[in-house]
Amino acid sequence: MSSGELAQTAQEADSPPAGSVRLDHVTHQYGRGGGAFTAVGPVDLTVPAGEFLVLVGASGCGKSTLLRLIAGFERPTHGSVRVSGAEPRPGTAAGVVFQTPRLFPWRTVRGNIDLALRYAGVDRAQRLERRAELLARVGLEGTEKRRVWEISGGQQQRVAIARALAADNPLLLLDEPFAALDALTRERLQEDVRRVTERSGRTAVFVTHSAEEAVFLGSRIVVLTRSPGTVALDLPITLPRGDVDAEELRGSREFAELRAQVSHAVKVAAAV
Ligand SMILES: Nc1ncnc2c1ncn2[C@@H]1O[C@H](COP(=O)(O)OP(=O)(O)OP(=O)(O)O)[C@@H](O)[C@H]1O
Repeated sequence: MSSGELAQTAQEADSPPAGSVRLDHVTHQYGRGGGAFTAVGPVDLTVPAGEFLVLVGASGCGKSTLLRLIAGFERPTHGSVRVSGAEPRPGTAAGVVFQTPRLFPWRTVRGNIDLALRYAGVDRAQRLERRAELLARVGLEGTEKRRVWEISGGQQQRVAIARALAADNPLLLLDEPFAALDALTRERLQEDVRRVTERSGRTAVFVTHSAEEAVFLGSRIVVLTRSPGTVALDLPITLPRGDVDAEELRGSREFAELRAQVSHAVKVAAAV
């Protein structure tokens, strides 16, 4: 093997896996000079590929700012953000799901998904199959021809999730995606997201106010202090994953204990 090949092999061995996230001493300020406001930091965080990280904290502590930094929508004032080993570029670093679905309301479900597939470079011949697969994954079979304004808020959010999955991006970022939904729809979508991310092996970073949602979804929970948000608690969640009975899991003693622990940590962190 030539030295060039050796160097390349070493580089490949060292290169971080697709979907991994690394924040090194990240601080973010909005505004400049005397009017600058520090929203987060300093934060050091490494998210290995395949992990489901949930960020929890009081309103205004900087959760969305952290997510926007990972998505590449913002650049850190200090420190560095890396996604799959590179500086994140907006639109390509991750699939993003926001609190409101942000779909094209005059288009059909099919039109919204196809647009995402086209943007992701999926050629025409493969689009039909990919679209059907994505809609099945989020439980929306048979809705292709309906316009966005004709389907419910929960269904719209499912379309947004399918759209974020369309790019086959190894990283999924979700910013309180179920906050505006009723409790039943919210629980169903939590189950969908848990299943979809697990089956596809994607890394997920999910923002929520809810300790219950965090414990159900996360394989790890990070609680942030009040603004400027820093890591107050970094908690691995050891609840069973894979094919679990969601009702049973939510009703278990271990689940209740973790929810109480996270809830308490959020209150303490907000007061620091
Ligand atoms: N574009 C901006 N310009 C100035 N300040 C901002 C901007 N975006 C957010 N902030 C401020 O930064 C802080 C963190 O905001 P961020 O939205 O990240 O918090 P959050 O934890 O996601 O809040 P919430 O849970 O209420 O959505 C807040 O004090 C907010 O007012």
